[in-house]
Amino acid sequence: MTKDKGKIDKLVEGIADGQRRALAQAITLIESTRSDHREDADRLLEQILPMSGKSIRIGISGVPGVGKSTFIESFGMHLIGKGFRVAVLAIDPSSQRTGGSILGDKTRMEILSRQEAAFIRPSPAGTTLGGVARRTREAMLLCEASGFDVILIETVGVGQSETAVAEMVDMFLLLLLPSGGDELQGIKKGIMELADMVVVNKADGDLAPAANRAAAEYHAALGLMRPSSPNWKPRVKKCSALNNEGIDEIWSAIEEFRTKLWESNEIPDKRVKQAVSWMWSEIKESLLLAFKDKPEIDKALEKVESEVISGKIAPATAARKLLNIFLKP
Ligand SMILES: Nc1nc2c(ncn2[C@@H]2O[C@H](COP(=O)(O)OP(=O)(O)OP(=O)(O)O)[C@@H](O)[C@H]2O)c(=O)[nH]1
Repeated sequence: MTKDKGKIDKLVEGIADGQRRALAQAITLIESTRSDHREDADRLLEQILPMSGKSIRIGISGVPGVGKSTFIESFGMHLIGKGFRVAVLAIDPSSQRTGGSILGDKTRMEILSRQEAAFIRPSPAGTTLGGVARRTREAMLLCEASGFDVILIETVGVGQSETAVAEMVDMFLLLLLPSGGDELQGIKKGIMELADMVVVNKADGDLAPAANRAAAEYHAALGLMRPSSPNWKPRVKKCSALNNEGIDEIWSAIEEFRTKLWESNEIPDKRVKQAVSWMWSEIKESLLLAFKDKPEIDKALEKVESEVISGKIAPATAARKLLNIFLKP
């Protein structure tokens, strides 16, 4: 039984009413690792779930310096101009190490962050990518319940966070620099395969010819890949986030994507599959936490690990040994 029924009901009311303070408080609650908070968070999520799901969920990735914040600011302002409410969330598992986060820097998206119709939330800190991703997923549901029409989930273009983002959004956008060839080789094929749209940013001034060449190369590269959807071939677009050029075309393509994939039932199907897979990630994450938290494991871990390091026992044997300790009532 939760201790704070009244408080949760108030938060739900505030969220339904579109109050950003209630939304921010709710996100802080779901980010908490305290077990009594978790109970409250679960209750809150249960109540807001029927109000969620109405937004378009877009993942945005790209290497540092590609212009993610400039793009999100320009794109977000464009959407607000069209009457939409825009929420920006982030997944940055490195925020733990650097002590900051990709959205923690106040100078990023300065104009967007001042808009009543925008909500920007930095990446939660977390020990694992799974933990960070879970809290971002839940924050996304809260933003939807609060009436945001477009949810942008930003991630740095390195490591495995793209996969985590792709697993929680309807559409994945990859921002690239106006340099083909070498860079194309440097981008992991797997990441290109996740993209529903590739956007070559900085297509302006001296960089415009290079952007054209890069766009043609990416177009050719995507043509060689098998599209993951029968109803959508990944597109290549160019833009200048700095000069607000090409942004409307990108939004039109996103709208086309949304219409096609809703009509063909692909987005609803994808969300159902994602929900089941979130459940499994949650199980894995929680089991691992419970495992590491168990005092008996804590006691045995160092010894068993050193036995693996010295080659005294096989890793699988060590794992079984520890699991037996964990499972012992
Ligand atoms: N010429 C040009 N420069 C741009 C454009 N978009 C961003 N930039 C510049 O590229 C640099 C990086 O932009 P950011 O938006 O900070 O890039 P980011 O990918 O968010 O980088 P991090 O904040 O480090 O993750 C800045 O100096 C921007 O002014 C563009 O469309 N054209």
